[in-house]
Amino acid sequence: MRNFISYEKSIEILNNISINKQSTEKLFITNTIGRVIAKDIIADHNSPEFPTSAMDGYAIRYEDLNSNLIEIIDKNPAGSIVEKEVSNGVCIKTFTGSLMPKGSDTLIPIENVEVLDNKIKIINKVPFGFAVREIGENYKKDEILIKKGTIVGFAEIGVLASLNISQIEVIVNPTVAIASTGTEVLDLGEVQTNASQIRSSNHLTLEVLCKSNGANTLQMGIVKDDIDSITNLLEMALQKADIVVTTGGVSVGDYDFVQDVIKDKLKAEVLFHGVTVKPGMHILAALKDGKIIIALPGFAYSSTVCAILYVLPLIYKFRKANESLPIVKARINQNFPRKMSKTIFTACNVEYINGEYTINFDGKRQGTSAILTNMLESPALLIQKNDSDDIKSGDLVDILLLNNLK
Ligand SMILES: Nc1nc2c(c(=O)[nH]1)N[C@H]1C(S)=C(S)[C@@H](COP(=O)(O)OP(=O)(O)OC[C@H]3O[C@@H](n4cnc5c(N)ncnc54)[C@H](O)[C@@H]3O)O[C@H]1N2
Ligand code: MOO
Repeated sequence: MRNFISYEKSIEILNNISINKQSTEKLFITNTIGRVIAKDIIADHNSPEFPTSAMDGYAIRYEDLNSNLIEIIDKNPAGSIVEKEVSNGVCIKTFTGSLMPKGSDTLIPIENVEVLDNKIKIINKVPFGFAVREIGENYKKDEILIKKGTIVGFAEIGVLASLNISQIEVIVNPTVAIASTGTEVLDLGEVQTNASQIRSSNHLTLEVLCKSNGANTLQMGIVKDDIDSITNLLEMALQKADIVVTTGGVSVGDYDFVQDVIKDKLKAEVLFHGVTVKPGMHILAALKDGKIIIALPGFAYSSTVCAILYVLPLIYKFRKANESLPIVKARINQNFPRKMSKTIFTACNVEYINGEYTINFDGKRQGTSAILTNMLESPALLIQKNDSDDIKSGDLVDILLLNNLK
């Protein structure tokens, strides 16, 4: 008889696994998108390093603002340095991005002057220091601009480029090996030879889910319900991956061999087998030589939901970037009684309307945990805890946003 534990307990057990491995690698900055920065990025200079013009115009001394005419003594295009200085009664034509010439403190835009031969007449005044970007406006020398643990996005790439940093050290993502078991499941393109065969979706769904949420993936494909084949596949996967995820073969059928292989052949340390969660009650988690095995049920909806609930947090744990599942509050539009004493994850549609998330079940199909199509369009999972009350229309409920998972 298996000992079913609560969803909370199962998550706590996985949270308590200690992960020693954390290596880093150096990559060209644009190849680090989505990766976790391993060291603080500190500015080695001020930006800008000198007062710089923010508009096209004339660099003047503010005290000349009321002068009748100011003589233009030079031109100062961006990228060059002017030798002449601005003093009373004279100005230098200066462009966006040019350094402010010595002696000047204010930029009077082209639109604010009339040009008369080689002189300007100010027709619209500006305040002191107008359109001058001060030293360190963007960042100051020695400032920590990007903290260790940050996930690299487009803004980080831009800031790194402006610091002239071409390569950075990032955390090596964990490797997740994925395999689907089942004599009845066929890979893409495999010829169907009898009516009971179905296409495997799990191994591919899980591959992209893990890949797009911070893991390197190792696709092990499909293995038939055969003890030796499953043993060989798991042994191979354990050599190469940090986390091994399988689907199918963990419940009570005569051909559910994954559990036997993990327990009897690999002699892995079983952390739990059976959780009071819907879907996914037969999930098995085990440790073998420091590697983590997560064996998920075969049903497509079950394996996908459980990969989200169990495998993604493990990936986050390896990356150490404070990532977590996107759980938010939402308003529900119908009564929703709790059907069983389990933590239940039900697919729903989510919209963001007038400042709050709202969920409904329009078009969602009722049936078994085989229904993956309920996760199409703009899906979320309604979360009902095993001791929660029946939900009433208009209640604020917890949901897991699936579209945020990529
Ligand atoms: N007598 C009982 N029968 C079942 C129980 C139970 O407690 N007592 N639990 C049910 C629940 S709940 C689940 S979930 C499934 C889990 O079974 P397994 O993990 O052993 O999975 P399989 O039997 O191998 O497959 C279940 C189902 O999913 C289909 N499948 C399998 N692999 C794939 C794949 N790669 N892609 C798409 N679909 C797949 C498979 O054909 C089966 O229909 O057990 C229930 N039974
Ligand atoms: O526990 Mo199973 O995954 O519901 O269908």
